[in-house]
Amino acid sequence: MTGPQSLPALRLGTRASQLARTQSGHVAARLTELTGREVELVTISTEGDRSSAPLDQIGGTGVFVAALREALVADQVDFAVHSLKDLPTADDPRLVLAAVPPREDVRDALVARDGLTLGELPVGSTIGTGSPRRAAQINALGLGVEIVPIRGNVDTRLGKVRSGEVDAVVLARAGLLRLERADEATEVLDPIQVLPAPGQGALAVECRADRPDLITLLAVLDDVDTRAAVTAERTLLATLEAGCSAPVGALAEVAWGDDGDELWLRAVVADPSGNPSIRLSATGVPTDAAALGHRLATEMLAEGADQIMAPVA
Ligand SMILES: NCc1[nH]cc(CCC(=O)O)c1CC(=O)O
Repeated sequence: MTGPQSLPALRLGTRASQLARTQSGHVAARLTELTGREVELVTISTEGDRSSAPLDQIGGTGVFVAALREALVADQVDFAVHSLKDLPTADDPRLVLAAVPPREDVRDALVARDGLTLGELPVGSTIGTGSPRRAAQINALGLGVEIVPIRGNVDTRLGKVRSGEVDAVVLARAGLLRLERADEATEVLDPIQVLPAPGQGALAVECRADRPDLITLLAVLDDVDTRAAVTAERTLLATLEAGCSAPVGALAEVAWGDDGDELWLRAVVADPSGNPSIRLSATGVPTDAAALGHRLATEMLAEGADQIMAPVA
């Protein structure tokens, strides 16, 4: 072969966590497989990794993304891979979402002591999660369990079950699968009960807007159905004017309907203080995913979603 081998390796910016490095490694390997271009991982440390303070005190999940974006803008890396659910909904005009690769399992998973499921956890059991979305949806099931705020990477959170600090934790199944630890889950939570975060299980491949060469190259990683789904979920989140740490769950899926592909969107705004949640769904077409997200969010706002999300003092 000629050509590709003589080009310099592309620099992929990634967070330092094991999960981030693993998923970035998969993206790098796939890009090399499809284009012949070599890719090297460049680790960027973020505030979210350095601090163990609650996310809402250090700027929300956006802290995971900010340092990678700065490295892109400063031309220290050619492109970056993020967990899509950590990406703020506001666009950065200097950057482009060049690809959304095929999505991993979207669902949340329970990892409980002694192989227990949610329904088997005795009243008074503790479930560790720092996510208001997970806390509110689990509380809504009325199981009499107690939510304990915890943070940390996947390994740290799993360790809190093993050490007995909590009876269970809830995490994204995608993270467990990528780390080859999915067998530690004791129950996969059905989205009928617990809807995942908008963008959960998906990755975002981002590069500078002034790099048309890269935008074209990275497009080979894009998956049309995943992009449509996350566009609907994220437009819903943006229209609700909710942040990444708001108690909002959303899941869009492409399905074959009578008139071709349909996009089905389900969403919940759950109330952490225990009041009834708002749970609605709508269908549209994948080619107009943003319109679907906007329409469902507008319906949820009409039902009082903004009241539920109003910051509690
Ligand atoms: N906010 C942290 C975060 N960002 C992405 C994932 C998991 C992988 C994914 O959803 O793509 C996680 C961990 C978790 O929620 O358990």
